[in-house]
Parts: sequence; C-alpha cells; structure tokens
Amino acid sequence: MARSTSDYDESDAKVRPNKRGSRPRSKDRPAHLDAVPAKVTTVDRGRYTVLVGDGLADERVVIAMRARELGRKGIVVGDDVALVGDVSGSPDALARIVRVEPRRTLLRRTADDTDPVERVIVSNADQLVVVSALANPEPRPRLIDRCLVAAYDAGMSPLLALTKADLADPEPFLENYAPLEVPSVVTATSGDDGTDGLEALRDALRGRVSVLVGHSGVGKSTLVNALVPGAYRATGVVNDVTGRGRHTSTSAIALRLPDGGGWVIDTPGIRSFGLAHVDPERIIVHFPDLEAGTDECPRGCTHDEEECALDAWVAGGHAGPAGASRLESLRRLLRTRTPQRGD
Ligand SMILES: Nc1nc2c(ncn2[C@@H]2O[C@H](COP(=O)(O)OP(=O)(O)OP(=O)(O)O)[C@@H](O)[C@H]2O)c(=O)[nH]1
Ligand SMILES: [Zn+2]
Repeated sequence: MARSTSDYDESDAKVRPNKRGSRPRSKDRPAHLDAVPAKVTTVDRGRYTVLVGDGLADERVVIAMRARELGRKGIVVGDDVALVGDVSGSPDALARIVRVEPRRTLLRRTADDTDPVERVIVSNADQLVVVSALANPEPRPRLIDRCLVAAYDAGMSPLLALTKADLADPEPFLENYAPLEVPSVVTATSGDDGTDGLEALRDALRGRVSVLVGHSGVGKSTLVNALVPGAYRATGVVNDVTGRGRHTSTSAIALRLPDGGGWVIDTPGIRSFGLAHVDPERIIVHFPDLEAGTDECPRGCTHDEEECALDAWVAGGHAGPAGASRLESLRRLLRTRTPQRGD
C-alpha cells in the first residue's frame, strides 16, 4: 500500500511548548495563534522569502527567519508557513516562521543511491517538469527515468519538456516514453528571439505548481525567462566540447506565471538524482493497470524477479494490448534505483 502524503510530515506541524519558554504574547494566547499564512518562495542562507496574501490587495513579500520553536524541522520552497512578528514587508522588517503546514507533496532526493540522508527539494508542487535537450547536451535517458521515479515517489505528475528541437528530431526519443504515457512538450528557440512550443508549455503549466528540473545547459533558464517576463534567470553558454553548461543557477525559486497562470519553481541544474529512499510500491500505484495484477506476487516482490506475477498477468491480457511494453517500462524505472556507473 502507498503511504499517504500526510506520512511525509515527520515532525508534526503543531508548535510544541518550548522548554526554554518562548514567551507567549498574552497569558492565554500563544503567538502562533495570531500567525499570518504565507508561502515560501526562496531560501538563502537562513533567510526565507515568503509571500503573504497571495493574489489579494495587500499581497506583499516578507523576509523571515525560522523561530526557535520549530526545532530542526526543515523549511523548503513551496512550504505553506505561519508567520509572526513584523509581517509588514517593509524594508528592514524580519518576521518569524513558527509553523510549517502539512505538505501535500514532497520532492526528495538523496545525494547518491547509497546516501541515507534525504534532502527535500520542494514541497506542495503538482507537476515535475523534466527538462532535457534533444542535443547539445545529449539527452541522458537514465537521468530522465530517475526524475520520473522521483516524481511518482513525490506524488507529482511528470511532464517532459524537450528543448533544442531545432538541433534534433524528437520522435525517436519520445518512443521510449510512449508506453509510460508521460505527456511531453517540445520547444526550440527560433531565429526571431522567440521560443517555438512555448504556448503548449504554458497550457501544460496553467493553474498548477510545477517544478522544473534538468541538468545544466539544457535550456531551462531560457524557458523560465520566456515564461516569466522579468525572471532574469542567468543563462549559461554550453561548452561545445563537453556539452556542459556553467552552473549559473544556485537556489530553487518559485516564480509566478503571468495572468494567474500558476507557478513555476526553478531549481539549480542537477547532475544526479539519488533514489535510495524510494519504495517500489510508491511507483507501481501510478500503473493501475499493472498494480491490479500484483495480488499473486510473493511477499516483498520487487516486481522485477522471476516469481513476479505480473508476467502472467500481462500474458493473460489483463493489462490490455500495451501491457507488455508497459511492464517493460515499469521495470526499467524500477531498475533505475540500482546505481550504475555514470548516473
Ligand atoms: N539551439 C538551441 N539552443 C538553445 C535552446 N534553448 C536554449 N539554448 C541555448 O543553450 C544554452 C544553455 O541554456 P540555459 O537556458 O542557460 O540552460 P540551463 O539549463 O538554464 O543551464 P544552467 O543555467 O547552467 O542550469 C544557451 O546558450 C542557450 O542559448 C534551443 O531551443 N535551441
Ligand atoms: Zn511482482
């Protein structure tokens, strides 16, 4: 069974009394009851930029620090938080975050597959946009598969954004993803300084909170700048020899799309996506046609072993005509959890 997303909240969101006694403002009314709701848009060296009153007339950007009563609980971009203190947003004001609300989704990674320490990247996003160039740099299918696994693990839906279609045909590449039914958009910068495919991408992002991931040089900043006027994300220059970009973005940042169109969260270029924390059961729930066939599997089945009941399930036609290629693709994803050289 999949864990519910509420299990993600390792330490619960309530503010517990602090032993050292952070003094309540009045005898009966602890500070966190008067707290103002806000959303974390970026984090920089212990200072959190948060948005108060999203979409309202008194909407404002406030800088905050974490309150002592939060203990060691992490705060990440996308978190819904409660603020106390100076929440005016005036230049020298500093508010305090006293509570992190329960997270709906949580995108996590480990530094590598043997690293037990999970790092939370972003919370409360709906969609993971995996940005890959079709050429310069060459696509890295294993990294893309790992991002898909991370999206499923996070409870997010994936979207492939394939850039630089002016340099290579997307079709052969897209064939690998057809059985997974992952939606995709294809973009290319055009001669007149615009980006082809941008409207399709906007449509796919509208009204949702989407996290963009991709390794350096794939054209992610170029997309963000086209989507969010005034974002001014630094674009790098791909080295013609190594195909690598400079690491020009350093921290995750949430940016609002124009016309109430949703949010994009840009993340620093990634080189790896450690999946040590991922449970196969959290992946297979995204394949309902196959999950139904796991009842006959031995206990603790990896679904990638001889005794797995899915082969018989698919051979019996229970997963439809695409069953065999779906199972093959599912197993390809499950195998990405095993480290290989070059990931
Ligand atoms: N031919 C072509 N080049 C592109 C396209 N999109 C972006 N580029 C170029 O690719 C290079 C890298 O683009 P960036 O937007 O900086 O890539 P990034 O993924 O943000 O990289 P980092 O900032 O290093 O994380 C730049 O020289 C862009 O001009 C495209 O569709 N076609
Ligand atoms: Zn099985």
